[in-house]
Amino acid sequence: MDQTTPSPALQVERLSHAYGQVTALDAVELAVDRGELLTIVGPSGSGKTSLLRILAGFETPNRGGRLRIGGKDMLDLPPDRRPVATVFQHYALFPHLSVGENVEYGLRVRGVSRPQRRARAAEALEIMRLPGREARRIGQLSGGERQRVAFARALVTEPDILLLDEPMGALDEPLRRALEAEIRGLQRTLGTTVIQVTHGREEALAMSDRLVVLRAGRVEQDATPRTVFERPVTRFVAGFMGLTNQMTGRIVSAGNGQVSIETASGRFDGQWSGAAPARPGTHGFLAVHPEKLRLDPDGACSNQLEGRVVQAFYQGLGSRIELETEFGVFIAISGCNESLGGTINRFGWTAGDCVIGNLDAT
Ligand SMILES: Nc1ncnc2c1ncn2[C@@H]1O[C@H](COP(=O)(O)OP(=O)(O)OP(=O)(O)O)[C@@H](O)[C@H]1O
Repeated sequence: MDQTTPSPALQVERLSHAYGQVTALDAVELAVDRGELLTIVGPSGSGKTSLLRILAGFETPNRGGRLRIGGKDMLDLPPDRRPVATVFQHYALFPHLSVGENVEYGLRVRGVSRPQRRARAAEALEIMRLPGREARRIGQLSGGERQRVAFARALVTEPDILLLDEPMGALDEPLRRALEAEIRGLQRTLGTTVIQVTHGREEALAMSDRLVVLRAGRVEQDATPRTVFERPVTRFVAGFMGLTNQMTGRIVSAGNGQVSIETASGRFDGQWSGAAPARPGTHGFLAVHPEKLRLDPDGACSNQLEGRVVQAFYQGLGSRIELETEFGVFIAISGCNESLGGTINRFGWTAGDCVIGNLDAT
């Protein structure tokens, strides 16, 4: 490596792990830059927690691979010798210790002197907007405050990398939003590299510099949130990002990023989103987000279909409408709240509002 180029904060190479016969991670490759906020998403069982536990040192990969942090090999080091700190969904605070003792804990095991521990814990609590709470018992704090103590306890050791495992999973919506902003602020002001796992799609899109989508232990896409949302490389990623209205067909033309697929019901146009160039004649998928369907399609909607309204749910600002089409059920979010049950509707969407990609192997 070029001596002048600083090594990435974290490098994972061909990391594989199994629990008995169950493959949890399959040749995962990952590089995270210093100061980056990377979010790992994926369905339940895709390997997110396993990956985070291996990074933290709580699990050792048993099918090979490499892990380097700041250019140094980590796999032989125990958790407390790695420059990382983890915040879990369920706080993992010591209930019998005070707030101050909880925050100081990581420094105590590292042999830091008492006055220094005190000063650094006070500083971390200040950053987490809990100044002067050292003497409180954990049981006297709200869920949001406990999670902020957990963050203070992680930050006090000045980790190079902060690992967050669903840190907001147990919090309600307003607290989530507040903590989201706090994490983003911390990451920017302290320059800490953050790697988090979350189930919240909006949270992942809003907070992250980069998203990694895991599927069955493999990295399916690794890109900016915008790219993953607007250019999902596979049908799976499209569905995971909420582009749940999908059809399949044969790719018939390709050029300038515009592609068409031929289906039993005619031709549909969209933006190419595959990782490799489009190849006419191969199988492809088209995916479009429910918000992009228009129930009164005009000339701009080169893609049009007919559907019978099977369900319509009132949602306050509009309705969620399920339309039975020859490609299965399509969902539209409509601004109108009238009852549409049983009616046949022609609906459509523009080529710019949908993506077309290679059909997954599975
Ligand atoms: N201790 C374990 N023993 C056996 N199998 C395990 C163990 N931990 C995880 N697994 C399996 O490994 C796979 C990956 O699990 P992992 O917990 O990493 O997924 P995840 O993406 O974090 O899931 P979730 O979103 O549900 O937390 C799953 O098939 C899971 O059942």
